[in-house]
Amino acid sequence: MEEAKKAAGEQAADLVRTGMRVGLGTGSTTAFALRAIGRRIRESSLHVMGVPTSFASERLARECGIPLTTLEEVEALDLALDGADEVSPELNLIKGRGGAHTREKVVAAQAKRFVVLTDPSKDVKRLGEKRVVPVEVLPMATGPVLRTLDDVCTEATLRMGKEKDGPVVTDQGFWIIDARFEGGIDNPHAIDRMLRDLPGVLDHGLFLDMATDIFVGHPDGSVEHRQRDD
Ligand SMILES: O=C(CO)[C@H](O)[C@H](O)COP(=O)(O)O
Repeated sequence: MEEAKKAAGEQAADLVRTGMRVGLGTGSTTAFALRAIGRRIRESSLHVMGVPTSFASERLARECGIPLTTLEEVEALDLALDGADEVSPELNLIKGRGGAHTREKVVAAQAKRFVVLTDPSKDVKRLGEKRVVPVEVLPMATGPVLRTLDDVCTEATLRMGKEKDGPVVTDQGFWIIDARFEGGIDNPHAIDRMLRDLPGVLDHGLFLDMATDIFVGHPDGSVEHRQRDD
């Protein structure tokens, strides 16, 4: 899928124009867009400011030479570019494989256009069909949140580090519970509301009614552009 990711990332980078303030997403697909923006800054005097969505995208943006700003300094973003783990036919998403979904949601919510870069492996009929919904939680609230999730999803597990003992710690110092919904989620809006109302939950990986555009890269290098109707 590398060619597909590259095609989606590079085509989405072409949306960036001089003067724009751009949300810089996290993940391997968005990395192609960040590198392409960096090349245009070096080679064709593109002037942009980026707002990163994670320590990872901040580091990559610096490496690519993209000047950075914050949501304190700019009122709105012209564009946010980001990846996704699942995309439904309604253009709703699951994000957060990389644990960056909370900042990603804050940044996307400030953007006039939220452009999501994917490949065909991310398409699902129902959200939750293939991937878990990450729920970012205050460490001391992990027990109660796990017990509540046990009643509403198939399986809820605390995400553990790979080359680190203990739980994955997010950029905010929180932990992540991965909620699996076998067969997909019947009513994503109800799950969204329920998760947002749980004490100790910072945010979760369901991105509903947010994406304005999806760029789906294909392995032959072509890119399919889907747009929200309303
Ligand atoms: O939500 C994310 C990180 O929290 C990523 O955008 C999502 O996981 C897609 O990543 P990739 O492009 O590497 O498949």
